[in-house]
Amino acid sequence: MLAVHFGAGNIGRGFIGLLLNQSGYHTTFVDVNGEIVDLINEKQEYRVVLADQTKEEVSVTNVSAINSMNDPEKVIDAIVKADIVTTAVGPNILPIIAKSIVAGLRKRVAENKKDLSIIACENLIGGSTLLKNSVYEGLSGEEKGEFDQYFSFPDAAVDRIVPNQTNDDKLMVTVEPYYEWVVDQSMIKGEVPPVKGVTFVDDLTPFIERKLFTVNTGHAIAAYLGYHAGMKTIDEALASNEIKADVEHTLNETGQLLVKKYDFKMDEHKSYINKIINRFLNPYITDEVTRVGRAPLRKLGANDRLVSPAKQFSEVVGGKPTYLAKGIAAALKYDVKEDPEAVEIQELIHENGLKQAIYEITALQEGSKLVDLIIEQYELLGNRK
Ligand SMILES: NC(=O)c1ccc[n+]([C@@H]2O[C@H](COP(=O)([O-])OP(=O)(O)OC[C@H]3O[C@@H](n4cnc5c(N)ncnc54)[C@H](O)[C@@H]3O)[C@@H](O)[C@H]2O)c1
Ligand SMILES: O=P(O)(O)OC[C@@H](O)[C@@H](O)[C@H](O)[C@H](O)CO
Repeated sequence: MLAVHFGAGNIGRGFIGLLLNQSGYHTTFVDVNGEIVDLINEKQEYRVVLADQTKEEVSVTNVSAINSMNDPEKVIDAIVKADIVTTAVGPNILPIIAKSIVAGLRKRVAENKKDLSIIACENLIGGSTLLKNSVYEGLSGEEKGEFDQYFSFPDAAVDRIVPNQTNDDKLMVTVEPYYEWVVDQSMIKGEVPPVKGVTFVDDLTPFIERKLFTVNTGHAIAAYLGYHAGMKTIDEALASNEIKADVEHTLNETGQLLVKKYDFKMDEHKSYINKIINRFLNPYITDEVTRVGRAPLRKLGANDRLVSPAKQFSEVVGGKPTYLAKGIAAALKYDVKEDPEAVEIQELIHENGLKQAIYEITALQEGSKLVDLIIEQYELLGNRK
């Protein structure tokens, strides 16, 4: 079996590539990082090491890689032959890789007409659907019909903390032991791809919202408040009682929302929150606040981990989502020079004023009480230490 996986980065090698290998696939990674592509082809294997006291090491074999900048035709041919296509490139890159996916799928329709699932393993709601929309953009009506017949884009939720890697061995990835990969089975045409470790469900929404609004909301709060307090890593941020309490209060807000919306049991959800905070505290992982806080424009988007639960909190639970608003305010103050999205946010605030910038970034409407709450929290936060 052949898997084509876009993005040989942290989660690509450390999670998706590992499970694909353990399920019996040969994985062809597609990436634009020439050094990583060459190393994968040279070594044909890499190590995944668990970040716990065991430091257990697993070897991922049966791998190759294509540099999509140099060999776009090879990518197309790999898609024609693939039994599954997965991605972990970052949400903003999905429209870019859609171009080679569409070329590969067109050739597949012409040559073998075999069913195929294409699964985006990114941190966003409806990631595969977003990829599908990009793929379908340039198709004729007839092509859309053919693609609908053979190709599925099931949405997915993926959870495993894989920090930036600093190993001498450039292919080795250190990962936390915990993982969860949930795929919406109801969106799959034909056979469900046999990937060990994947949970197939009929409705992904509760799973992706629970993950994004707990793991990623909590992570974002720790990163933005940690950065604001002059800290470099997530464990350093959580060593501050004040920031830890802010994370807990925020997850209590998203928890109230999730419990009410999806009928989760409160005590089970509280255990889920505790498990996640313990994952953030894993002493075997050093995770930089600039990795976790990266791309703040995306993270402040209307459907992402901060603004979406804050809006829904007011509508579903009632009352003020004060701690989510504090996190949003801290994200608006995130001014890392090396992060183009952070720079853009600071420019928007500088040029248009805070209120207009919030409307533009979050798509919140004029008159929204949440905007007033964010501004209040922004003033309270003051200057960065
Ligand atoms: N790291 C985590 O803890 C984690 C966990 C769950 C989900 N995710 C999600 O997985 C995705 C990837 O995150 P990551 O941490 O692995 O990032 P990463 O930067 O380590 O990996 C991204 C990879 O994509 C490659 N890439 C960039 N442009 C490309 C293109 N046009 N074609 C092919 N490859 C391209 C990069 O070179 C890089 O190797 C993100 O959506 C992230 O939210 C990450
Ligand atoms: O990948 P991002 O930028 O959406 O979010 C940063 C982290 O919160 C994220 O990568 C987590 O480590 C991951 O989602 C854990 O499953």
